[in-house]
Amino acid sequence: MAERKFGYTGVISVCATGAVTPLPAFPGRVIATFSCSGEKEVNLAVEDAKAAFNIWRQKSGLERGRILLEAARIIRERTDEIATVESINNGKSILEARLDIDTSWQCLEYYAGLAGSMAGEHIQLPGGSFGYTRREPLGVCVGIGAWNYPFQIASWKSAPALACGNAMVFKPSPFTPVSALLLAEIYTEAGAPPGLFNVVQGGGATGQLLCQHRDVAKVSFTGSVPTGTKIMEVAAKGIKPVTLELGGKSPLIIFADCNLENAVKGALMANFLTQGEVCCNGTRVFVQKEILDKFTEQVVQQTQRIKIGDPLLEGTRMGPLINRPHLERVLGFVKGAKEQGAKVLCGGDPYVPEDPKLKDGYFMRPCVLGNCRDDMTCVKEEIFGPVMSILSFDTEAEVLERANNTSFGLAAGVFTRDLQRAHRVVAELQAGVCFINNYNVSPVELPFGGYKKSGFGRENGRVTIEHYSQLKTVCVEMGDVESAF
Ligand SMILES: NC(=O)C1=CN([C@@H]2O[C@H](COP(=O)(O)OP(=O)(O)OC[C@H]3O[C@@H](n4cnc5c(N)ncnc54)[C@H](O)[C@@H]3O)[C@@H](O)[C@H]2O)C=CC1
Ligand SMILES: NCCCC(=O)O
Repeated sequence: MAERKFGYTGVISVCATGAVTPLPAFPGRVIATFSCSGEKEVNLAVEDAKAAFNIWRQKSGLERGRILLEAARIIRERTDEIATVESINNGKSILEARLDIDTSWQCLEYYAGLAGSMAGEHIQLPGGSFGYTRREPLGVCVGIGAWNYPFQIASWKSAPALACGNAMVFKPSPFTPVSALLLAEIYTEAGAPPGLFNVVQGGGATGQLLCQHRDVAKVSFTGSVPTGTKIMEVAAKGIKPVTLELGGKSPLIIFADCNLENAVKGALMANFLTQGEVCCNGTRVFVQKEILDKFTEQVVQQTQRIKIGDPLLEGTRMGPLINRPHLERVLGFVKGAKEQGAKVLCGGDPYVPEDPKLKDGYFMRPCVLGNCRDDMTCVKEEIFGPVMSILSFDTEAEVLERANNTSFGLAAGVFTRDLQRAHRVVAELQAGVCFINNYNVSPVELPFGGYKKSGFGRENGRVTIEHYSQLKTVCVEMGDVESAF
């Protein structure tokens, strides 16, 4: 049994299919202790999932959809309870946690709807012969999650996987081990065969065991670029398909003709959700020179108003960061930015709430950096914390070149009233997800995923069906065999 310290509060004791024991919840305390799954537990989880897969794959899409729909209904009914667990798990505000749970049940509902309509093609051939294609599941898929959207990531991976007839073994981040277990319970309660969605706990070693398991057909990973690289290497050895949802350093471009009020709101949405720990955040905020001062003044004003504190309180808009080392890393980026000539316009320092029970929490004040240049570390590297860098620009051509000058390509945004310009600009942006006049909204109907080092494959939307299924071609001869021999 390993003991780990987690960002906010307490729960857990877990094995292959995971039992949970809650502990008291206060920031900075241990939220859980659990055993890391080793080879034995990983094998057990995959075995169970294989058995469940053999039942599940024989069900019609409509039958699978019905069970997913029931799971969606249960999640929706238990939104407040799951959101509370998620807020404790990660530290995000209860308001945001509820939105995450909404996008989770919506995802299950969406793929429940698609499950019954998955179909192949019928292709006419000469002489009455014909062919057809069948869309078949891959088998046991592995999902590996990051700590910033624990329940949402588990849902976004499992819903399309299960809709296509696969089973899934899921490993949450060891920093947020709790909420994925609720999802496992809910799938079972909804009627999924036991083991169809199996949870194992642990860190990199457990993840690696899963990825290299010979009975695992696919890996879907959300996390950092270095880990994604390792996973791709392991998967390559087994010729396994991977979906990689990796990091980002996305640009948000604010043109002078924008609706300023919306652009300011958009910049906050792009930077401060979930304590800034969001892969698709638009952390490089390019502002056209004519409105730089006005925009900056309003962004700083609104950032200073963000209420930091106990994430379970309704009024809180920003909770603690995930853990002490991460908080220190983020504060280190702010320090480095100052040394390189950036100006801290607000925040960027530790925050100690008045409530004594929160004094050990990993809180910081959200930060806006001015005087930024493209060559600064804070502008080049993913910080994964509440730090916005403001850069100014003159022309569309110039900002496009600078926006694309990164090895990441997850997301991008543009604020302008000129719709022709908006579409022209997004067509040139090297990013998998582009927002026009908004930022960080996540409708499950739209595919989500990156270009360049931000990964490949997609989550959500119809296209994800292709990432969790394979096509079988069947060629049918209606005449005699014309042999070449
Ligand atoms: N594109 C996207 O959708 C998202 C990307 N991210 C990225 O994730 C990063 C932050 O999340 P972290 O959890 O710190 O990332 P991480 O890469 O350290 O860990 C992610 C997961 O991989 C597991 N893992 C670590 N080593 C492994 C290995 N060798 N084999 C298999 N699994 C392994 C971890 O235990 C964890 O569950 C940021 O870079 C962020 O941008 C985070 C959320 C969403
Ligand atoms: N709801 C947005 C997902 C982004 C992320 O997982 O970081």
